[in-house]
Amino acid sequence: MDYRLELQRALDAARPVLGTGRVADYIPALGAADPHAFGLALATVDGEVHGVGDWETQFSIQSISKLFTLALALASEEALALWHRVGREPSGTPFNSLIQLEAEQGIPRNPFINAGAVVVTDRLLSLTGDAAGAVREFLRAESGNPRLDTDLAVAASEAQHGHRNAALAHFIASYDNLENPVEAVLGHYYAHCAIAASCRDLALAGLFLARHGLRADGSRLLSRSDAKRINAVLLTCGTYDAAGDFAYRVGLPGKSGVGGGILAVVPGRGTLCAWGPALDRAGNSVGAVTALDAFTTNTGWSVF
Ligand SMILES: NC(=O)CC[C@H](N)C(=O)O
Repeated sequence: MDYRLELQRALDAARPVLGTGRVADYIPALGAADPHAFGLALATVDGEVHGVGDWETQFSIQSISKLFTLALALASEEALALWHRVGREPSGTPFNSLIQLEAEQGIPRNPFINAGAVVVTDRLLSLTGDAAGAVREFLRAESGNPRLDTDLAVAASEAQHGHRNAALAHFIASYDNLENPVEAVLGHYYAHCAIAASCRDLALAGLFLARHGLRADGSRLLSRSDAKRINAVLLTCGTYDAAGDFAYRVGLPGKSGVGGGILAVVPGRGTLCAWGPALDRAGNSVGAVTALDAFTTNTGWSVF
């Protein structure tokens, strides 16, 4: 396959919809992003990396970080207990919804909605002493970009306007499903969501899931089985209440974030990361979904 040509065709497919949707502004520091920006990167398990558009521009990874917190928590031998504290079913509700938490007694539906990611961040904090630092160091190592870091202005902006996440975290704590103080857990949650990275960085950092659990240096992060399981949860829950539509259109495990990025995994082959800041109503990038849809439709690179 001519990777560059296929990436260009996917960009061309996305071009007409760029700017459609809304840039997230409930975190004010994200509101300044250019709705017409767009990048797409492909990294293969054979070591090829290609990109088109703004693929080397840094953006706020937001909920894409939830994929890495889950992987790092599961990589710990103590993490078996995690699945008692968070479920793995699609929520069918928005990523920041409070409704299910009461009905399900403080056990979030899955690790990729905010409530679930708060629980996973709490676990990772207990396991490592520095949850956001663990995510940052992992991303640096896998992407080969030592400058990758948290954007402190974005983290502060989210903390300042974080009433809903604070409500979720306190609610979870009221069911004794947090091990650490709410403020500490939220601080790490905001800090890993506010990491700035490019499509290139994220495509490289996600390759361990395409390599069935192996890191860039050849060491094993996850068992083959756990890598399969994370890909399964990404497919069913990674794009919130639009996961069904994403599976229908793109046919890949993927994780979106309100910064406009989507990281998708083609098991055994590689990863794709698309970015365009304007979002649909579920909080997924309109341009990124369109480009990934075109790429998998044109190339047949899907899990189906
Ligand atoms: N869907 C997202 O990307 C949401 C992440 C964001 N940090 C929040 O907690 O609201």
